[in-house]
Amino acid sequence: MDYLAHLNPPQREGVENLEGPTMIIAGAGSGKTRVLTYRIAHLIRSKDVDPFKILALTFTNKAAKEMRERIEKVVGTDARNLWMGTFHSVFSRILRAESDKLGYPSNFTIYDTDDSKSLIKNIVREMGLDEKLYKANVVYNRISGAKNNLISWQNYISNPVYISDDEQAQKPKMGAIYKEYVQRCFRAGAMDFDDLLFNTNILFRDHLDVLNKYQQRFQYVMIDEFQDTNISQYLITKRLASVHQNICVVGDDAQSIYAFRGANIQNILNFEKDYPDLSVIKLEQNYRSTQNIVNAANSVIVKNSAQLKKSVWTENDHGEKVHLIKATSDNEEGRLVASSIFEDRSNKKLENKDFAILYRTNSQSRSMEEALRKMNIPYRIFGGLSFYQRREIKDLLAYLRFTINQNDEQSFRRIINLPKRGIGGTSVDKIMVAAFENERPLWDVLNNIQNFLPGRAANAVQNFVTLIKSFRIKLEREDAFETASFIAKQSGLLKELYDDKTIEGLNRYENVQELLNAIKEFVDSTESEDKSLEAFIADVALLTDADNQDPNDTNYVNMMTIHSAKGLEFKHVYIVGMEEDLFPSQMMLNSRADLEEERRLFYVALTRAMEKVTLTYALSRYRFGRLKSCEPSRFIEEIDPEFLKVDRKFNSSEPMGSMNNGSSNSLYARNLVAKRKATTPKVPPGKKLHTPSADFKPSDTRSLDTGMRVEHPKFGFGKVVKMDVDGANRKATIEFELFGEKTLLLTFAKLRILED
Ligand SMILES: Nc1ncnc2c1ncn2[C@@H]1O[C@H](COP(=O)(O)OP(=O)(O)OP(=O)(O)O)[C@@H](O)[C@H]1O
Ligand SMILES: [Mg+2]
Repeated sequence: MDYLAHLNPPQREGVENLEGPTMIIAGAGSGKTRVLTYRIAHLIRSKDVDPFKILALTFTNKAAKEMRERIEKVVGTDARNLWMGTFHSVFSRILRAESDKLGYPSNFTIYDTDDSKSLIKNIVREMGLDEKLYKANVVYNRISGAKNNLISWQNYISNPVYISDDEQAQKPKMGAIYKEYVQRCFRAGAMDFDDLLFNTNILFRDHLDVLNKYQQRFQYVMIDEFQDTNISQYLITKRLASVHQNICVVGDDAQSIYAFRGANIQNILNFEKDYPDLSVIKLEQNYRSTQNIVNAANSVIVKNSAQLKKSVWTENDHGEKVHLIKATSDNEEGRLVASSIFEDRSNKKLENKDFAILYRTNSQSRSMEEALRKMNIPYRIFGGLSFYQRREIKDLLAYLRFTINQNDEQSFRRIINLPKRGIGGTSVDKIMVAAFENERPLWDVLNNIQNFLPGRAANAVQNFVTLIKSFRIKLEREDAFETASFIAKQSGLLKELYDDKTIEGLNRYENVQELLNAIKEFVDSTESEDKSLEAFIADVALLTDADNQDPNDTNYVNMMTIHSAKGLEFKHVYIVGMEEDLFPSQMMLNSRADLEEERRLFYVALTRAMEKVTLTYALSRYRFGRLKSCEPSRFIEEIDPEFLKVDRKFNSSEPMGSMNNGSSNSLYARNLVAKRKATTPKVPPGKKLHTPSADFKPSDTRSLDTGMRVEHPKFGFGKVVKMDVDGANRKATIEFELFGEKTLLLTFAKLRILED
């Protein structure tokens, strides 16, 4: 393959200019990753460089895998010897080889976040500290922040600049916990994720012979997504490249989205200082997206004041404008996205994998997942768990299940000591043995626990039994939502998550709220006749069962947070939940700098698309169990209206969608402002929405045909004048007495067929 022919002149310079430091800071989709890929191929094929001497660092494992596959296409299996991967994977490999220098065994364990947090929990308890004050999550994040800024526990204790005075006063033992944590990990022969970088820095700082060996080995160093490296990562690569100086970094300051984790735009600026004879290459042509998408993204990012100057343009077609879909609720938003995917898939001959649904927070996946399932569209959640697989969701569901069935052993095991009640594994084992040996149901044993467990443990179980009984009383008297909310609160689950103010903690809290929202919607929905918790759980059981997807099937709709979409591209991209407080996220907005980071995130989302972007928002959304009206995100308004259009086909089934006029942009803008003031739909002058008849109940529309008379809950009475099948969608054109002719999708329209 003649790879050089597939490059424009500045890209080619990036590939061929191999010696000395190079920096490519360029816009999205301009081929930065392609340059790195071909540069490596060029080194191996044309310059005969041993792949073993090339170090390439990517942001995700997926990116490394893709890059390796592409290089393999050019150079063959030699590509396997490259040192390529994420910072964590590459340096853990080096640490294993050099572990004795740091006093670690070469088979050291890597603690994942959960391991680290439970160790911290134990330490806090053993030190006799207040577990509520020193929450594991918070302590973990402080320690992680310190390590990523290369602050050792010794420095932290002698000069705790890293935390605020307030926090220092409130939590004076933070440094002591840090110390104990580091020492315990060390004794256990374990490193956490941050240690992999921290210890590599120590290794290279204190063992010059080792540093020298790797400096000699890595003749060429490359970093993708350079804008998101932190100080610890930067210093490692700086040390490694200091002999050969063949370092090439590529990135885009406009896509820096990890400031909250310590990524530092300063690295880009430092780079120029650290390497005075730096070649800087500019790439401006975007090859990924249509003109409309590139222009829309540019019109957004110019609003940021903190950015390096660059322009991005493309020779690609104009393509479609950015579509905007309004929904009345989050569930409808899910349905509209699913039907739009369904239709584009057949009309444009696309495959599932050509679509991506991107959202700001994980909890938003729920309504999308449900809609996709209902339409039988396979999907996969990338870089995260499907909503119903998430730990906190399973925890609450286990409580709900156990309240319904007190002999459900799995649920029992999950919740008996959650939150902590001092009932350990031995007690649980004894309970299970007692039930088994006496052939008695679990609940029976629990109710006579004093016969099976000694005093203190028996008391704790007794309290648990009383708690569950109080849940049972609710269950018998109240609907699913009241019962579930009561359980979430009284069990202590909600409070534990609420008290945890870290980002993951907030996410988990939002997820639990989202489950309660789903239950509320279930209760409010006219479709569910039985509104009990039992009925809801029966529904959910079916949903989670559908989760068993075929792992060999790679053709699915991609769902992920915008953060995990970095560097990827898809033909069609849906950015959902475009509402104030959700995106930009209310949780993250403390300053202008935060708003700019949210805007960069929006820029990343827009620039993932090759052919079509669809933005969606809902006018109302259940949040914290209450139906809340939402305002469209300010980011929608920031797109130059020239590149935006309201999607008339997939829009709210709400009749008077005042934004249904896609042709006039100023009208669109005015409507958007009006929408911010009043979220109730506007009705044209002189007309009034129909009030459905008292006995209104939607009919099965499969038998609907021309000539039939129908009642619509909002448009009132009318007559079917035409039936239409478009792809898998059945549509009916109806002449309404008051509102004139309307074409309705029968999947959504609620129609009552009137008998003659
Ligand atoms: N010279 C070129 N000719 C044709 N296609 C190209 C060229 N350069 C890049 N592309 C294609 O354009 C798309 C974007 O390239 P790439 O992913 O390398 O961009 P990027 O700058 O790394 O983007 P991001 O900022 O999102 O990481 C890819 O599909 C790539 O194959
Ligand atoms: Mg890239």
